[in-house]
Amino acid sequence: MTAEGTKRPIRRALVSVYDKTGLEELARGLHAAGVQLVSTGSTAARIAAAGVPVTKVEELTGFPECLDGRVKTLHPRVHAGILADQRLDSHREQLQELGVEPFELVVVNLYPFRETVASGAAPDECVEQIDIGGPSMVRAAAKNHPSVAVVVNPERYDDVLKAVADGGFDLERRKRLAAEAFQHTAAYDVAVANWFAAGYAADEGPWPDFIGVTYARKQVLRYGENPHQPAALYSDGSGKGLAEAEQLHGKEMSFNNYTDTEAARRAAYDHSEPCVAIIKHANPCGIAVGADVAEAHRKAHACDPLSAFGGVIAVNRPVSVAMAEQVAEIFTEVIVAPAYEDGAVEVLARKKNIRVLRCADAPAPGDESRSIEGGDLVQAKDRLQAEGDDPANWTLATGEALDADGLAELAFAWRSCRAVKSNAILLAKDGATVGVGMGQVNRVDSAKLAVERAGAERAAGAYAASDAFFPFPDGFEVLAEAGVKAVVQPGGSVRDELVVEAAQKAGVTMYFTGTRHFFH
Ligand SMILES: NC(=O)c1ncn([C@@H]2O[C@H](COP(=O)(O)O)[C@@H](O)[C@H]2O)c1NC=O
Repeated sequence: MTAEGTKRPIRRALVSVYDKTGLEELARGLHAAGVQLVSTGSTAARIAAAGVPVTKVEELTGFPECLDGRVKTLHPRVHAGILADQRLDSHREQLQELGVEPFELVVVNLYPFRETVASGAAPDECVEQIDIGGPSMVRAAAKNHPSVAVVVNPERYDDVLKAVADGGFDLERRKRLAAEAFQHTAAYDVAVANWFAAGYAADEGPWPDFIGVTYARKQVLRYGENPHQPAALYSDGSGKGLAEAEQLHGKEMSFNNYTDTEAARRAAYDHSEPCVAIIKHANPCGIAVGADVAEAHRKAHACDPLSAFGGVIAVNRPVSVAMAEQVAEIFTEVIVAPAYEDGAVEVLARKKNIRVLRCADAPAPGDESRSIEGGDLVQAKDRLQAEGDDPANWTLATGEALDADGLAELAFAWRSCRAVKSNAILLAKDGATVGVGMGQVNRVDSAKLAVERAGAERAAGAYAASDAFFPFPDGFEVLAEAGVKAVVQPGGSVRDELVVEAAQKAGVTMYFTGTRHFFH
């Protein structure tokens, strides 16, 4: 047998769990297999109540559990029994001299620190839920995996019982259990450290001096952005967001599907009315609002049907059967929505490959980060909630003030423009984008692209938005020549005067928001 295959029979187990799920069955199974059980306070009480013989840890240590449970297992008789390397004669001899018996199995799960914080409990209560003895035992057992198997997850209890009946876990399995155990304590400590740094013991300044993140692999993807790039999806364990979306139909999600779906959800949820956003390569080729999602989809698709081929669609409302019928006619990579009305998934599923995702929650507020080599950039999410995002706070820079309907059109253009990669110029009409100029390295080219995509007829009388100010009049002039009715832009350029003068000359209404929405 190879070293990896060496099994360690389990004769004695230490069990100390906060989450008592499956405990009785585990205890009975271990006892039936001849394993002696040692356990702490209420864990021991539950085991005894199940009719299984158990030694209380205080009988082992000769020291009472004390200080409201702060000290139970923190004792050399416990830790020597976990940490002795059974491969070494010297360790086995020392245990004999000390009269300490080794453990071959340690089953522990920890106090619910995260859940206590999430419940809004007072700081003292949260501090009390920082487990000390549990992580010590888990880390000790995980370190000593050549001799000890450590289990931190009740879902593993069935494996434990099988292993016990089968002569114990082999080394490879004990290593995997140890890896899982260190992940468990690492995530636990990160939660504690974040709570201290971000609030309870925050230093001065708007950002914490420490941000810990832990992710668990959710899925190995076929490949990354390109086929030669291996890739995987990790989730943060919150159970929320796109990473945890439920796939109802279709092929496996790809790396690019995820990034486009993220962009599509970001765009669709920028509007409070029923909204559909169609994304290709992280940019919108159509965003529209409507009386219902089917109407919004028709309008969004009409923006640029050529580009919408193979697009990713996000909806901010449940998908109706009517909308599903429309989508089923068009080659679509992904559709994501908070829900699907009865029959809608079946209609979509007529296309074998379309990926149908349900993601109940809207994109969460809060912070976002982007990794750079050697670090991470962190910022508050751009959420269209600045003062300048409300048309009531806009400044009329020149031209005739728009009536309520016109202002609503311009506000739609402004909100939609945020979803376009900079430099962004967006033309809209009737609550739908009609021409999008995205990702250009100067604003003139973005304006040209938006006008060209709209075509002369749709550009005339359209409402235009620019994600940042016009540094010169030239970009604006492209829009004016196409006959746009009104333009909204942040303003703030040193040459604002020249831009406003050009708008005045062209008879185009111009509003300043005072707020910028770069998106890179
Ligand atoms: N302090 C200690 O010595 C100690 N030893 C084990 N624990 C924890 O006590 C819990 C089990 O306690 P009980 O069996 O009383 O329900 C487990 O979550 C375990 O991680 C401890 N508690 C906290 O630190």
